[in-house]
Amino acid sequence: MSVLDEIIEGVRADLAERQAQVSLDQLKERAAEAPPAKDGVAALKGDSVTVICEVKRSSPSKGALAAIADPAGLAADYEAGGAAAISVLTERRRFGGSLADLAEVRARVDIPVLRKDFVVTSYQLWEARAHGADLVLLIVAALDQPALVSLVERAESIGLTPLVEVHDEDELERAVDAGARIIGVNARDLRTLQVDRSTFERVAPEIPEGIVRVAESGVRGPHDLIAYANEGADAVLVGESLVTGRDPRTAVADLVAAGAHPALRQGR
Ligand SMILES: O=P(O)(O)OC[C@@H](O)[C@@H](O)c1c[nH]c2ccccc12
Repeated sequence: MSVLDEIIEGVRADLAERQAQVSLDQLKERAAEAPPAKDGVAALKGDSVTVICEVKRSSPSKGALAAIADPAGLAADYEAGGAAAISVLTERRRFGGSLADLAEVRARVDIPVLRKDFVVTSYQLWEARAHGADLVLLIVAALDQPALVSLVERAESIGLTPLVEVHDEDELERAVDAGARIIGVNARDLRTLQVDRSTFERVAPEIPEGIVRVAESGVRGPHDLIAYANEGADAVLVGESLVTGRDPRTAVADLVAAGAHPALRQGR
């Protein structure tokens, strides 16, 4: 079994417990009370390369990264540094996240918030909206095509913007066919956990015009953002280097400044 399959097995077990406790109708009621979803596409696509900053306690490849006692405080630091959106890992077993983290972050920041999890059913979309998410991650490698298509449609219909994650050309074709408006190319192959930054360079040029291009994983600092930007990234998604660094606000500000450099803007 690949790492991705193992993660999804755990996600399904946790999901079954939540579904036994909270009905879909209850979630829908809560979603109706949530603030209206913000436009994820508008937030990520601008003159500059935008930065999505992640709240991530641990990862399957590295184990514990940071305790993050106050996820909303960290998100507020990211926002103050100029983040365009916040990604909140809600997967519990491997990433140490929760829906409570998502709700706390939502309550603190004004920028769009992404629910980062392994979504396999529309119940999780309603959970995302009920806890205030504006965007939701959908991982092509975790879904068959009918499921991907229906989750993209359902997400859009309840106001969530899907960020559809791929890591090769075949998955990209599936994401485009499913109607993705934002596509993330993950440098980390979730089946092997290996990071290969050249994945973006290879796959990004194949992303059709008009779709927002996000480079995910492996950004250690401004030099990696600049490399991804030169390869066509509209946005980068950064986790580990921000949660393990000393000063997240300054680290984000340095990335945002690099993304706004006029030399990059000219090429865009
Ligand atoms: O911590 P990094 O290398 O900066 O990567 C962040 C993000 O791309 C990564 O957490 C991620 C990308 N896609 C995912 C899917 C599930 C869980 C996690 C991820």
